[in-house]
Amino acid sequence: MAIAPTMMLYPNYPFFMSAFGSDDNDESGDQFDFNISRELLLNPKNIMLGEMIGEGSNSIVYQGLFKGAIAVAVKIVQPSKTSAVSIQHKQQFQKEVLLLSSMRHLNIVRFLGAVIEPQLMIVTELVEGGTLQRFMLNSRPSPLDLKTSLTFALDISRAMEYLHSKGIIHRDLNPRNVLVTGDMQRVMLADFGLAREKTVGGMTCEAGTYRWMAPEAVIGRENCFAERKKKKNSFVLSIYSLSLSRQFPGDLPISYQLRHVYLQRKGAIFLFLCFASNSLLC
Ligand SMILES: Nc1ncnc2c1ncn2[C@@H]1O[C@H](COP(=O)(O)OP(=O)(O)OP(=O)(O)O)[C@@H](O)[C@H]1O
Repeated sequence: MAIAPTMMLYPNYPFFMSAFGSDDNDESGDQFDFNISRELLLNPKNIMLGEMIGEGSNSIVYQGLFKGAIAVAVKIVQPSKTSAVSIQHKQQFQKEVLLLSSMRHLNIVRFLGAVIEPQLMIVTELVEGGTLQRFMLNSRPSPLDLKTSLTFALDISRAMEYLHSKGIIHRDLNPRNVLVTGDMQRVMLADFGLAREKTVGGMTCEAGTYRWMAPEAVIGRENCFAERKKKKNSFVLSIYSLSLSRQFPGDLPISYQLRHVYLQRKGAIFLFLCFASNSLLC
């Protein structure tokens, strides 16, 4: 893994040009006072960045080293200069930091700290096996073996149960947000950018990744369902993918998608997992 101190990355990582100062034209003008405890903040000088390993809708994720010793993943919110990030994304960043820092679980990616200047960074332990989506694609044309599928399904359900016990809703459970450990024995839930703490009667229907959302969420009916139902739906669809190593056919109308799930199920494993998800998450 090629790693260099952050200050040395320039010019290979152009976003650091603006991060460390020369471009003054990208100020968003949005004022936001971060309310993140100092204990959660890291000194960016202790973070060395390496290769890019992932990209989200408004962030880039790099592998890196913390204090020259700990392998980490560093998610940098875009645009790369904190002052250029919109208030909405600053709020989302803060929420993700606060939620991640409150969690400790074997099946949830471990938070190490955050940086708010000169860039917004979230530093977590590096999960070396990549996403579950990539893992399933690599196993094609065969589906994952039964033991692996069940192990991963249980890992996901344990993580969801833990979140539920803390009153947290992930809202974007899908195989791109599930990471496989380097030894391929375990999976961990990541990406809490859309996660929320449950509030009485409070929820929004629109969040999530389309392909994995509950049908009601896609259709967008008001007051239609609890977040728990969405969570269960995403869980069942993730398990569907796990058992068939196949992505859910998201470009079809919802009714066809649901029929597809039930018609294509792989016998006992899918039924068992639906049952398991039902009893774990209902
Ligand atoms: N701790 C980690 N270890 C290894 N890879 C990671 C880690 N965290 C994130 N990644 C990689 O980076 C990608 C993007 O991360 P993440 O989903 O957190 O970003 P995001 O901007 O919130 O994405 P989205 O727009 O999908 O919500 C992941 O799919 C994964 O490939």
